[in-house]
Amino acid sequence: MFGQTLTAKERNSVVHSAVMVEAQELRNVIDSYQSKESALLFFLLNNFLKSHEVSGELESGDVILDRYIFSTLAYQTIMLEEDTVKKIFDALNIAKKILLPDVIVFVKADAETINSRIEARDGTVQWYGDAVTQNNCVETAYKKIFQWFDIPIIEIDTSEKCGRSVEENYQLMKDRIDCVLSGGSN
Ligand SMILES: Nc1ncnc2c1ncn2[C@@H]1O[C@H](COP(=O)(O)OP(=O)(O)OP(=O)(O)O)[C@@H](O)[C@H]1O
Ligand SMILES: Cc1cn([C@H]2C[C@H](O)[C@@H](COP(=O)(O)O)O2)c(=O)[nH]c1=O
Repeated sequence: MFGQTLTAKERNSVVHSAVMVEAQELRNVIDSYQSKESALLFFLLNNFLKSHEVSGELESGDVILDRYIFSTLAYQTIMLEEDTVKKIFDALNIAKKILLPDVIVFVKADAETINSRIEARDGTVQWYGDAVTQNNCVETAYKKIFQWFDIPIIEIDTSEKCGRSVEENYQLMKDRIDCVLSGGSN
């Protein structure tokens, strides 16, 4: 989340998808190529382009971004190995070159919940997304790469076993974002 407080300016916040509008169709090629390297370059470039786009919008309000560089790094540490991704991260000086958010909201769920939600979708399982999530512990990968940054993390567990509704999770998320951005602890 980029900006100041969420509830104070909620009506003034814009939600972005991490992939540029112009690149949405190109994404279908990533789906069909099944190349880890192409996926890395595609998402990385989109993350940098989105960083640039969001930088120009912050004057007029908050920005909430659905996925960003953190997803690219986490998923790629699984697909291409941690060492390879860390080398690219350091060589490109990513932490200094990309716009970073005030807070990361890490929305997670246990394996059982993830699998039942993927099943409840339209039936397609992305090789670079859903399949990676189903066969690996993406949470561990995220926690590893979060250590490469100094950004407050808000963790929201949406697992069925927690018994919270979508609305309750949303409220919890907003309360915790406000708390962190107003100087409290996460
Ligand atoms: N208690 C809950 N809290 C949050 N989400 C819930 C809950 N129960 C069901 N859901 C559902 O989980 C789904 C989350 O799906 P969504 O596709 O947004 O996940 P995602 O992690 O953003 O997936 P993607 O891999 O596409 O980024 C939504 O359909 C939402 O309604
Ligand atoms: C936007 C974006 C996505 N990814 C990867 C990791 C995700 O599991 C899949 C699917 O994303 P979506 O939420 O369904 O759009 O794509 C990524 O690695 N980096 C990104 O920036």
